[in-house]
Amino acid sequence: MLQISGTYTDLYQLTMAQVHYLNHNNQTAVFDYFFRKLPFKNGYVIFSGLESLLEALEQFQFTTQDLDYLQQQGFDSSFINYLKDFKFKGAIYSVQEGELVFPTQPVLQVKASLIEAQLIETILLNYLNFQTLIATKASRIRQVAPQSTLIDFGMRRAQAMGAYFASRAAFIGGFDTTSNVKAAADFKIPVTGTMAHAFVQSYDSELEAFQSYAQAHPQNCILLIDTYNCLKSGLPNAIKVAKSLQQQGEQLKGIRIDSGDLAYLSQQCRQQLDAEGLTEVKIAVSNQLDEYVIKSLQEQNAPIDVYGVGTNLVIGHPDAALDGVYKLAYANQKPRLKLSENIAKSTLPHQKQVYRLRDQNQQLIGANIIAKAEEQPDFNQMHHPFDLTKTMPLDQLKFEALLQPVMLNGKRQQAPTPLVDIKRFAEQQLAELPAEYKRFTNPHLYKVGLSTALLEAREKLRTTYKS
Ligand SMILES: Nc1ncnc2c1ncn2[C@@H]1O[C@H](COP(=O)(O)OP(=O)(O)OP(=O)(O)O)[C@@H](O)[C@H]1O
Ligand SMILES: O=P(O)(O)OC[C@H]1O[C@H](OP(=O)(O)OP(=O)(O)O)[C@H](O)[C@@H]1O
Ligand SMILES: O=C(O)c1cccnc1
Repeated sequence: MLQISGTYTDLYQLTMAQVHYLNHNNQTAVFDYFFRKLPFKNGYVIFSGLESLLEALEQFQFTTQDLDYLQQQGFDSSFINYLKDFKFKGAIYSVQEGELVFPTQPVLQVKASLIEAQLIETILLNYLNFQTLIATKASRIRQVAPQSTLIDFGMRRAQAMGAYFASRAAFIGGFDTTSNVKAAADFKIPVTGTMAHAFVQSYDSELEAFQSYAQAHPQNCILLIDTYNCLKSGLPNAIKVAKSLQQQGEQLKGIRIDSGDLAYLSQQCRQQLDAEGLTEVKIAVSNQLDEYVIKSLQEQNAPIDVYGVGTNLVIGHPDAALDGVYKLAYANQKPRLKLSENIAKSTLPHQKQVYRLRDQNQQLIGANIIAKAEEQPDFNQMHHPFDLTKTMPLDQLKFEALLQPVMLNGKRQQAPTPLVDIKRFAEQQLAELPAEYKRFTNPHLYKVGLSTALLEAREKLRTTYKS
């Protein structure tokens, strides 16, 4: 496994940190992690990767090898000496992993010395953007196949090591199992698999291949039936094996189809299996699946029990990246702002809190408000973040603070949350989100607004910087 240490970063983090170090410019800073665009035209994003990040941050340090390398790159020896003892000792405020999050809202905040906060930027973005993207993709696939078993088959097509975290994120987003043994073992994800065409091809006959596999794995046998001809050869051979397993008191678990018209073939297979009394044998399919193909197969009433999804899941097709960014909001005792001609690209100054809005019956109203951290949560209106003419009255609402301390003084505040609990939390959050925000196409826009005090603070700073 790739060793995570101080050099798992972009060079500019180290060159900037050296300048701060030499100038004794290392007071408290606050950075926000947020994204601007919903991926996949989805109505929500599932925040993922927090536990992986916290674990990495607790271990984050510069090895002797790292320090030697930085010395060769010409870094100042007193700065290298500082890095020798570097540990992240700051605070992290975050929404829970598995929470549903929306553009503009800070999803996570880092409050630490300027150097510490800067040195963890790259690993933070690298961990959170990817897992959040993949969990969201997985969730879209889950939404179109609520009753089916979903297996992650993506390891071979993933961007190398990305497979490891893709499998974790896919599980959070709604997948049931993975074929990725390392991720399954490390994250306690149920592991499953079938067989490859090569296995079938390596025997002189398909039937012999099936029989050998069934003999070795009688309780866990899913036969790949499309190597030669699904309906003329694969299925009849699978039925023979299923019957001989029955005689031994065992049950063929399933068949897998990996090419051709998956709706037609699955219908034919189901009919023939049922006619043979093999109603318990499941039908699995794979082959360049994504949420669109699976939705179409569901609409064709294809009797498919299991979908194996690889490439399109783990590469986050077609978006490939979440645009999550890490922006400075406070440093050297002053709120900070990045100015842009495009107001949507201006950042939000100050340490902040994000509140989810509910009505008096605890129902979600489809909006979050961002406020300065020190504000009392009793807002009577919120402002559109970029259109200064738009406000929304907030009457009789309840405000639920979403950013909570998960790390203080470099120490996690809770024991690591088991992955299955994160997955369950995401499911609960989704169950609560009204259907219009989960719509497959053109979902309703979940509103994220600003408190009056935060809007005024941003506008004041914008005016100052502009002049
Ligand atoms: N009934 C169906 N409805 C919608 N999409 C389908 C259906 N059957 C298969 N697909 C999808 O269509 C895409 C292409 O399938 P196609 O049959 O052209 O390729 P293939 O089966 O791999 O070809 P080959 O038989 O040469 O291996 C795949 O993404 C597959 O999942
Ligand atoms: O299509 P994806 O969604 O990426 O799913 C993974 C694919 O990987 C395997 O094919 P591959 O040709 O690599 O191996 P095989 O010879 O075992 O079919 C499997 O049969 C799926 O078709
Ligand atoms: O177990 C399988 O069937 C499998 C695993 C990885 C990729 N495709 C299929």
